[in-house]
Amino acid sequence: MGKLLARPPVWPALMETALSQIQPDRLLLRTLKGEISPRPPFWLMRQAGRYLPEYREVRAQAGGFLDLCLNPDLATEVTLQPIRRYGMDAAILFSDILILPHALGQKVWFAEGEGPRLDPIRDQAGLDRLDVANLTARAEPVYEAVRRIRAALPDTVALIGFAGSPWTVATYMVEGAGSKEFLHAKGWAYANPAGFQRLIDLLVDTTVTHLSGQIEAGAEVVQLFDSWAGALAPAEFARWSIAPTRAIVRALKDKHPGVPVIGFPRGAGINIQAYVEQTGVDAVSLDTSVPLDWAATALQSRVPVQGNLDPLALVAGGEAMRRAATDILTTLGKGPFIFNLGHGIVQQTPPEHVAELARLIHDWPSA
Ligand SMILES: Cc1c2[nH]c(c1CCC(=O)O)Cc1[nH]c(c(CCC(=O)O)c1C)Cc1[nH]c(c(CCC(=O)O)c1C)Cc1[nH]c(c(C)c1CCC(=O)O)C2
Repeated sequence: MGKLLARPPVWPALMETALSQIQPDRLLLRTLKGEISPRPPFWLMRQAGRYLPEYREVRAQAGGFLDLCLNPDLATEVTLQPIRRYGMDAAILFSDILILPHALGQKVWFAEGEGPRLDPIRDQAGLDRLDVANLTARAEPVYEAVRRIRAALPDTVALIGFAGSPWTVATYMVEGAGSKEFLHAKGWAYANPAGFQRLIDLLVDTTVTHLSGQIEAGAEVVQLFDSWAGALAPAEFARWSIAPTRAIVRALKDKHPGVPVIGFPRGAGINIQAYVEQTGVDAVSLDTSVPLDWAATALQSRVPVQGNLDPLALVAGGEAMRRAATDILTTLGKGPFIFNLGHGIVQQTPPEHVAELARLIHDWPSA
């Protein structure tokens, strides 16, 4: 107190804001600072979605999937649905990684039952047609949803914003759809790396803008989804996954120093170690294939880890799910740890299995 009083009069007010931003009652934020808690915080990737009947009801009212993402009222409602049912420690903004290309003026649509479609961009002329200047205006409904979600959430629940990482978003922008081979994206990256670099650089800058918009609206943590990191050979992983992620983390740390970034380089194998060492992410999300003992020694000694229950174990439920979840909690729970899945919830997941998983974690370690 004595020290506070000795400062110029503007300081106590600033200090108060800084202290109130720490939100010590939010378990997820404490874990991201390195704290080890008796029971870890948990949330589930794709925790809002088609496995929930109440989501399907809202989805039917919304028109298209993008209309749902860009409707602040409905996006708020579906974000809160899993929190009401299961009491997760974090809500993740209901949106999509393809909102960014949409907000850049690329044509994006979701063909029913077929997944995302985009009008593909495969050269400099395509890049020149993107409309970077109007990004935040087009994405404004997303930031409005973040404000409403934060206002509606209980104090103990943290709010996570997100974006795709540049490589993963680029695969959709260049292929024009989901892909297994990445013929056009990899073709461009190998044949004309300097040209492809311009797309990646544009995505680094606009991802920082989009995540900053979410943070300024009330997101307290952000996650970068690099869903297709595992498709890259090591040299390309360094150039198209690690380097852009490092640039995004640096820029976010400049603008919003207290906001943790979780990286999710799905399928990266042992390259995940270089990712943790070189990108500056505050925590790393593990896909289902990462061995728990290895993660504890190679990764968790450096940063908090998140993951990595097989989403299909959650579909199966019963003893298989309990055993897999218990192994994860036992091994990774000794360090700073966020319980999650190794990838998104699948549509066929019975909601009561999620309820059982939530009980197991809430009761941990006494379960
Ligand atoms: C690659 C990717 C996308 N989107 C996303 C990724 C990265 C994570 C991953 O690898 O899964 C990220 C994403 N997509 C969605 C969220 C919402 C937040 C959450 O609850 O986790 C998040 C974090 C909602 C969504 N995004 C999508 C849905 C289903 C749309 C519907 O309701 O019909 C949801 C709930 C659509 C989507 N969006 C995308 C695809 C490939 C699809 C089609 C897949 C499908 O049809 O299930 C792109």
